[in-house]
Amino acid sequence: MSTPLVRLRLDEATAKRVADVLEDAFPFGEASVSAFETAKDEWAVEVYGGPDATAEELAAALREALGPESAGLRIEADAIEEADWVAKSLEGLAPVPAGRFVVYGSHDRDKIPADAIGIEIEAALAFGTGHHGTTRGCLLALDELLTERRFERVLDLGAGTAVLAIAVALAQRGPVLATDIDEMSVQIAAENAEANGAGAFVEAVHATGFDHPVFAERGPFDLIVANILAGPLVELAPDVKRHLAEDGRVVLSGLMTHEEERVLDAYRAQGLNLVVARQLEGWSTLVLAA
Ligand SMILES: C[S@@+](CC[C@H](N)C(=O)[O-])C[C@H]1O[C@@H](n2cnc3c(N)ncnc32)[C@H](O)[C@@H]1O
Repeated sequence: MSTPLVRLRLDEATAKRVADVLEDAFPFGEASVSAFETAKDEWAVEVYGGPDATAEELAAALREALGPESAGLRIEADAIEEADWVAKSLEGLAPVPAGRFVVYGSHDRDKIPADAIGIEIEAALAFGTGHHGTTRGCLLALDELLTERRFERVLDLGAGTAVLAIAVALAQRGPVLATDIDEMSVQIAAENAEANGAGAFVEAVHATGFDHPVFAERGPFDLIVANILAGPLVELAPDVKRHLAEDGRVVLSGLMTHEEERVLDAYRAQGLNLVVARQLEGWSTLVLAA
């Protein structure tokens, strides 16, 4: 399977303006748009489409959305094979610091400060290398929450590489349940936990829904972190609330900034309220409290 990607390289002001236009033009589910700095004074806007469109069709839709402005822009269309996805995002990227955590590839092992909590993640078929704004947003939120208190029962829902589960496990030296609907991610999560010395703390489980008995067995959770997408996060709101302990905290990411209100409404309806929101590269991370 492949994902169509269209990339534009721009200056900062144009990138932000173009990203706004494209976010309005491509409603959630059709594509996801992000604008970010690639190097000093160089910006990119990336648009990832769903698997049903080709990169050329996505590029044509993008030109139409931008109108005459598209004429002067360099537009690259590409299709990312699933197997290349994480490897591509790791290419040439440096270790990612986020609060006390640093996520890095093995080639940078000797560059990690002694006082940091290093999380070594290799390119694989699971999402979560730390380079994405959503993962980084979650790590920053977790860093702050774990400074305030200890969370005994922790759930990483949609664990991917288990980068977040490993971060919590290493910071607290305590258990974390890491689940994913994708079987291969679960296997990679378990391997990563082991490789990072968190194998005894991280329990990686393949669970396609909250009807899996492990949630009732390990919960209710004092902390639930879910970096998924706005649509599933909205649908999961009642389940998340049901498995959250009294005075629990929830960290949500994977939503674009313009989707914040929609997601918040779903969680407010469950009695969960916003504590803090952080925006990185067009993505939002929300911390909610019961
Ligand atoms: C964006 S990745 C996040 C990975 C990692 N937690 C991070 O922050 O980098 C989302 C992950 O959630 C999984 N996922 C998607 N929908 C899910 C659901 N309803 N329940 C559990 N996992 C889900 C995907 O398979 C994928 O591995």
